[in-house]
Amino acid sequence: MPLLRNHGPDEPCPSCQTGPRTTTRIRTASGGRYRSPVDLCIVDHPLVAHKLTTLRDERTDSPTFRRLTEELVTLLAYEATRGVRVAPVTVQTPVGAAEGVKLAPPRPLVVPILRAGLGMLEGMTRLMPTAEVGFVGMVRDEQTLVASTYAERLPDDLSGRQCYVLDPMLATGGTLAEAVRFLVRRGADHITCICLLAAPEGIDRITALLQDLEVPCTLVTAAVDERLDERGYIVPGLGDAGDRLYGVV
Ligand SMILES: O=P(O)(O)OC[C@H]1O[C@H](OP(=O)(O)OP(=O)(O)O)[C@H](O)[C@@H]1O
Ligand SMILES: O=c1cc[nH]c(=O)[nH]1
Ligand SMILES: [Mg+2]
Repeated sequence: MPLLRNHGPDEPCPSCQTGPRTTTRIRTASGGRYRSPVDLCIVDHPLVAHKLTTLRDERTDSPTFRRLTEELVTLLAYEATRGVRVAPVTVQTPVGAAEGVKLAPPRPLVVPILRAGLGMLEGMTRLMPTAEVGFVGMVRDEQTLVASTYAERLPDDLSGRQCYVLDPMLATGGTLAEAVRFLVRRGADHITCICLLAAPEGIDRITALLQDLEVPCTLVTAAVDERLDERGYIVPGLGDAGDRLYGVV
């Protein structure tokens, strides 16, 4: 099964304009070029770039970081939900009947990856308040860079559900890959991942996984950075997102 963009495989992405693809060229944050085979949307908007730049700035304090994360996620969510399923309805205005749409059942499921993904939840549900929310707690071992799951609260059956996974950082991709695998095991057949920042290494890992799983999946991000450093941190990145949101543990 091909990897599909939410807005259709033959249409250019209205935000990043990278065109229909399984392989395309995109610009990285520093102006370099990276060849990506993943269904990827880099939201190209001055407000997104502005907020991301302030998030990157090491002088940005925790309260500001939290507020900007929420605002940035709302902007990314606008693109990420372009393919959310709707059903036609008719409503009565004070003047007459109007044809419109409403979100179609079953309700979309938003899944923040604890801890840092929790900082993205409010920004997402502001845009889609009727979504259900499930939780997965994961942490990456900072020595081995292997992710493990320490908590999970999700519906048992995700068949037919559109799932929106929230995690600010896609670094090695170990965490997101594990989360996607988990959702697919529960029956999810359509997954959109929203990340503030992604590294090429993480995108490659998710792409390989998706080709194995054959599940349509879109990755929406504000930027693709250059690389990972020797500790597995995104360069230039923004540091440890969880620590900047909630403090060092
Ligand atoms: O792509 P990866 O190499 O797996 O790294 C990315 C993960 O690392 C961070 O979480 P962390 O493990 O620091 O947990 P936290 O959210 O509790 O800080 C981040 O929020 C991602 O979940
Ligand atoms: O750069 C990174 C990599 C993993 N986790 C983070 O929070 N930041
Ligand atoms: Mg962390």
